[in-house]
Amino acid sequence: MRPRLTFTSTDPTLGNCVIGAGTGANVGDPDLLGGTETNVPVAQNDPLATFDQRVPSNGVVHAVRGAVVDVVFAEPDLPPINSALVVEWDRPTALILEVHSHLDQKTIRAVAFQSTAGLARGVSVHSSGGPVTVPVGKAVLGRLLDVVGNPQDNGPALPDDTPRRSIHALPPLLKSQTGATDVFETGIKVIDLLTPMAQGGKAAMFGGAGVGKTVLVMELIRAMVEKYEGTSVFTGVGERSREGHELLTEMQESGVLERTVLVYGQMNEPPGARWRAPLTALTISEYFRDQKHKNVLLLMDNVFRFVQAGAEVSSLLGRLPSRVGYQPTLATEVAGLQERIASVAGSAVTAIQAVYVPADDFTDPAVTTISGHMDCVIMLSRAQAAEGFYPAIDPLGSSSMLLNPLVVGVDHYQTAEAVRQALARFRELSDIISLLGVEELGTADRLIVKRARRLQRFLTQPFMVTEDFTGTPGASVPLAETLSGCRAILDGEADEWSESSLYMVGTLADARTKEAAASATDAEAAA
Ligand SMILES: Nc1ncnc2c1ncn2[C@@H]1O[C@H](COP(=O)(O)OP(=O)(O)OP(=O)(O)O)[C@@H](O)[C@H]1O
Repeated sequence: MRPRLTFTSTDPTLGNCVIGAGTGANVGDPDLLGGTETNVPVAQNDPLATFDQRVPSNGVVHAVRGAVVDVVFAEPDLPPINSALVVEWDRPTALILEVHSHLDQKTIRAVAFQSTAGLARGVSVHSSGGPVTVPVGKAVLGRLLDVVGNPQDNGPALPDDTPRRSIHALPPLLKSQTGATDVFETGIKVIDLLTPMAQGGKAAMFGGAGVGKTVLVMELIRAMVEKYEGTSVFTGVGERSREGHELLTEMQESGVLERTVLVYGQMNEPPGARWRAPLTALTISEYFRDQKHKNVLLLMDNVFRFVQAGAEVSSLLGRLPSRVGYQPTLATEVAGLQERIASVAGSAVTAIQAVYVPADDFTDPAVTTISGHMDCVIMLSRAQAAEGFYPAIDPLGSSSMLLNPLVVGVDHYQTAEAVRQALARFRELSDIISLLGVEELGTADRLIVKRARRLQRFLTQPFMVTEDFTGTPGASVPLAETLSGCRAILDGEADEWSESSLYMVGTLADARTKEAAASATDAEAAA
């Protein structure tokens, strides 16, 4: 067995934080995992195999530049890249650094995971002898953790025997990965119809500021976490703390918190925390996938902030920026995260991610790099949000690999294609309509416009998470109802209904009731 290194901190407050000898090599090793978990081989290589063989060394802080700290060691045996260092200061909070470059024979440059305010030159630093590790296992269920796994929910400390895992690991071997083909019904009409999501797949919501990414992710959480019989891991990256607390409270109220782990690296935290929080969440997900053989639902809001934190760290580390000012390692960093989100035989990791699109520019390098990894790309459009068509999903810009007759069936595929064609033709004609008016169109085009406008409205939907401020009760619609509703509209059943009857309703039957009520009111008014 590999020798086990224990690091004793002089700081009693460090209790439950990162330090430790756990590495990717320890995966599946019951001794190093605390001896309580099943020893099941996992499909992971070990990039850090030699980590825990090294003797921890001492150093002193040489320079502090925001989140980047240079440390000088007495002996040239420097801690390896990605090692965790612990600052020995007399503060109540621990300060963990991660080694990113060796500047010379005695100096390393590291990124801080917590605020470096108050840190001065000459403060002692201790190498932990291993990478940053985070607690995993049953004890973290129902808890809100920070980037290094410290509980942030005012709850009790995690038990001492909580297993830990390195935040760095390679994705499962290609041969052990499984594809995603099982459709996951969300109850959101436009998603189920045009961009079906897969169990074990990766889906992302792309949109500029304020077009409804967070609302959509929250609705999906609500729709899926309750149905999902696995574990859910939510990561808040660089978003508002208020949103994080709202989610925590909502999960507590709906009783799903005990199956959920929340990991936050929010916008008030240093770039190191925002950059590594997704890896912490991923590590916890991998544990449930590999050791407990559970299906995992991994939710991230917002992956763009992970890229942005990487860019901040990169410039502080002194690297030259690349395209549009992003870090030169953009593609590697995104791939390092996304490739680890993988399903293996028997355990699926389903990922749903929100991605901010800076200045609504969908050609932004961060956006294009992230979208390349997705099975299902949901684009949110500002034009739709401006018209009040929520969820503001662009039906023509969004796509899913699952929308294939072999996966969803011929019926679903044909209905989706017919809806897309009607909406595409309507978009083509919209310039003519605004210049000349709809009356100038031919009979066939006028009919298409009529039905497309009704479809557009039918694909809006009241959400349960927006009930409080819209006053409309939320609706979840089964896929069969969505398909039959769209087919009926395409066949002309709603041609004579008022458009508003189809706006913000659930099923077509609800729209019919709304239409009947509106007609009755009109008749009453006329009388
Ligand atoms: N489905 C919806 N129904 C009604 N209103 C909505 C819906 N989705 C979004 N909105 C409105 O848009 C606002 C912004 O939504 P949200 O916070 O989800 O946007 P965002 O894209 O996450 O923004 P940011 O990038 O600033 O985080 C909401 O406060 C709400 O008023």
